[in-house]
Amino acid sequence: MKLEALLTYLHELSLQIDANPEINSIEMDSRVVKEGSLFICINGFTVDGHDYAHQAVLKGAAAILSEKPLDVSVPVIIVKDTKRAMAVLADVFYGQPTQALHLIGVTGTNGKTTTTHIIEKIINKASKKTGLIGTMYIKIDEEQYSVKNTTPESLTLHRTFKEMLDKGVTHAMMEVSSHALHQGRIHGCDFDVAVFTNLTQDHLDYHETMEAYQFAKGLLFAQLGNTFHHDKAKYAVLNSDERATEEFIKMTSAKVFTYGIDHTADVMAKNIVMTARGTKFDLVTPLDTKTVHINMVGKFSIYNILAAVSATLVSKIDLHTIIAAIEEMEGVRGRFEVVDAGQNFTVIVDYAHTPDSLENVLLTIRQFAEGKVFSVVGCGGDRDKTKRPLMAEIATKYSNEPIFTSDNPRSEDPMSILGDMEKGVTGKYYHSIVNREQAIFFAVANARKGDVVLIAGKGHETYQQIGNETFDFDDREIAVKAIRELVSKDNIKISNIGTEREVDNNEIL
Ligand SMILES: CC(=O)N[C@H]1[C@@H](OP(=O)(O)OP(=O)(O)OC[C@H]2O[C@@H](n3ccc(=O)[nH]c3=O)[C@H](O)[C@@H]2O)O[C@H](CO)[C@@H](O)[C@@H]1O[C@H](C)C(=O)N[C@@H](C)C(=O)N[C@H](CCC(=O)O)C(=O)O
Ligand SMILES: Nc1ncnc2c1ncn2[C@@H]1O[C@H](COP(=O)(O)OP(=O)(O)OP(=O)(O)O)[C@@H](O)[C@H]1O
Ligand SMILES: N[C@H](CCC[C@H](N)C(=O)O)C(=O)O
Ligand SMILES: [Mg+2]
Repeated sequence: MKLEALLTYLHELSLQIDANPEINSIEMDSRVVKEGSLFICINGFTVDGHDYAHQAVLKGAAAILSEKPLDVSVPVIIVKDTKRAMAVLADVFYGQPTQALHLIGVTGTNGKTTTTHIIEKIINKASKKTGLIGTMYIKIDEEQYSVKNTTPESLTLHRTFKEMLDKGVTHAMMEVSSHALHQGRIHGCDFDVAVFTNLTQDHLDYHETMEAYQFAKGLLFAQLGNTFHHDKAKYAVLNSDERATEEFIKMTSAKVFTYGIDHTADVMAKNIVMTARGTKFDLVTPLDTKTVHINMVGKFSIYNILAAVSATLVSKIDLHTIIAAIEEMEGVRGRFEVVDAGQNFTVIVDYAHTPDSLENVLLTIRQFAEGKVFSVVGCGGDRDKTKRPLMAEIATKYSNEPIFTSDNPRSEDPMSILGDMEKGVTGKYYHSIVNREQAIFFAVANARKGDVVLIAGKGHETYQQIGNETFDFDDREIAVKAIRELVSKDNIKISNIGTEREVDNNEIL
């Protein structure tokens, strides 16, 4: 595409270029610039992309999009906000792919990954090809690609949507993080359905207040557009049991469709009964009421199911197919995943890394635990510090043997993260073992028949980030190793160490 043609879509009143090169690709990272690329300079949180313009030209950039004049040998197009312009250019360069896709966005503090996977399962059951973007990967039909962010920036998004279309995908579902909403990463995404799961504390390091966090989430509904598509309605799928829903209804002009358990909604779960293999409930929908059996436990799982049922119902998938899919659904990797290596107690790996999710998971476990509940819990470094004492408090409140440990410490001192957690539990009984593998071994070694060991926080993750290094680490593998090595020996006993810290500062993580 010629530069001049591309730029017409920016609708700038005064844009001047003195050359009109062919643009073969658009890039925001100088390291991947190729011959004929348009390089977009983004002033980021860490570095300023404008400083890499020279490097981009050396690698063959045909033009630069910048927020200031640059002394380079290729045309420089100056705009007020390169990030906003990037979304426009990416959308047009890749042929406005989201207009051709049925796009479902899911936002909320917890449940996005799970809900998008349930939606994927339902839509696949309806024999349609899907694409999924989220925390675990980008998945196009059966192919998976690794990701850095839950919601990538606009350039990657539109490139991915184009690839989906090229591969025959008709329906795409994506997690939409509050960071992405706040940073405009989803500008230009033409969503058909926007889903809200819930809003509880997280990410206050970034948003600072819950009001600002809620506002960011609300942008998804505000950005559903302010026109009525007569042949294709836009839907805001909202949780009627959440307070923020009232605000989001005001923020959107789209059709509102609700789901809930406690408050009246379009889709509801009634007569909920936990069974040996999951949960049974009456699924009430505007079309029919059916008793369903799902393989997942916990009220939070029912919310995710209801959200997915609602999103697919308004996407015109028939109820029969929806029910068949949710009854087959086995759960999502690293979410309430049971690790079975032949031991006589239950081990669960779960991605709970917020106070609310930890509380939900522990409350669910307590419904079926016959013996003690062990919880191995840590908090990520370089993330919301205010959730640390809260998560520690929840772990001590709902488990018999809370074991505080490291999650991904990142650039922070693991001991100081533990210290932040411990501030929430002064005088209470807990263990602190800074090395995560040792913490898991400790829990497994001390669990007995009928007990439940929850290993929380890292779910599907197969790594641990300590400082600048990333080590292989998979809670599920470590749990299996611990079970195999320790369970039969029965030789380690818990000493009641009260509030003493069972940590060794010299330990190598
Ligand atoms: C705080 C934040 O959101 N940061 C995001 C931001 O990074 P940044 O602003 O620091 O980027 P930067 O490193 O300063 O680079 C600026 C520009 O220079 C360019 N550059 C840089 C180096 C170079 O050699 N050449 C070059 O051209 C970069 O490509 C970029 O265009 O833009 C990057 C590219 O889009 C993101 O990957 C990055 O997410 C980081 C990794 C991150 O940790 N983000 C978290 C907070 C986040 O967004 N999380 C949510 C999920 C939360 C949840 O669901 O719980 C998410 O959606 O992932
Ligand atoms: N609807 C829900 N309400 C509360 N907690 C939930 C809900 N669904 C899942 N959880 C808990 O939150 C954890 C994370 O779930 P999931 O990965 O689906 O959320 P997410 O919103 O994608 O998280 P992230 O923002 O990190 O990507 C689960 O392991 C579970 O403990
Ligand atoms: N999307 C979340 C994931 C947290 C996962 C947890 N294991 C951690 O590292 O804190 C975040 O980036 O805050
Ligand atoms: Mg997720």
